[in-house]
Amino acid sequence: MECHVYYEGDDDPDKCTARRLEKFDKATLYRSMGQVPYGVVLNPHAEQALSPADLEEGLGTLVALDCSWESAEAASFEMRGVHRALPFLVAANPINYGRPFRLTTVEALAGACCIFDEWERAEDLLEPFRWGETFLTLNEEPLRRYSECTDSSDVVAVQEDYLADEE
Ligand SMILES: C[S@@+](CC[C@H](N)C(=O)[O-])C[C@H]1O[C@@H](n2cnc3c(N)ncnc32)[C@H](O)[C@@H]1O
Repeated sequence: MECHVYYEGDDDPDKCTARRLEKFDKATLYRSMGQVPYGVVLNPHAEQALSPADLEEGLGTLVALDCSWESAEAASFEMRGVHRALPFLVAANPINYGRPFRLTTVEALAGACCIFDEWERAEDLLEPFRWGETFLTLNEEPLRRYSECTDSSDVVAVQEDYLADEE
């Protein structure tokens, strides 16, 4: 699974997970939107939830936008591709630990790999982060269930179980 990131560069560079991915040669960063390849764009504002059915359409390529959450508004996601939101998953990073949907770039890419049944790639992406393994442990059951779904509506139905537990 190829991982590409449009890097906005407006977040704390010391805590930026995309920069760390680049440092360990696990993802390619772009400073220009036009250079970002076509793929499945991980966009929290997208109408449709990511499902295994998107693997083919995204041509084996994942794209994320690394920016601060303040600037991650819908208009910032102008990359070419199939835009999808991740279903209910909780963050393991120290800034948003336990918070659903608000994932770091590496958590979003790794979560998508798991949904596409690419578990080893997810482990590989998370390996440089001390809390990386925790992301997979915390989300083990939902990730397995999402990866067994056929399409987006199945994923949304599974997600309902976790949203109901949150209430
Ligand atoms: C807003 S940036 C924050 C990055 C953070 N500065 C870091 O160091 O990782 C996180 C990116 O991960 C992806 N992402 C995070 N949560 C997501 C979700 N629930 N659905 C889809 N994509 C998500 C998006 O591409 C989003 O822009």
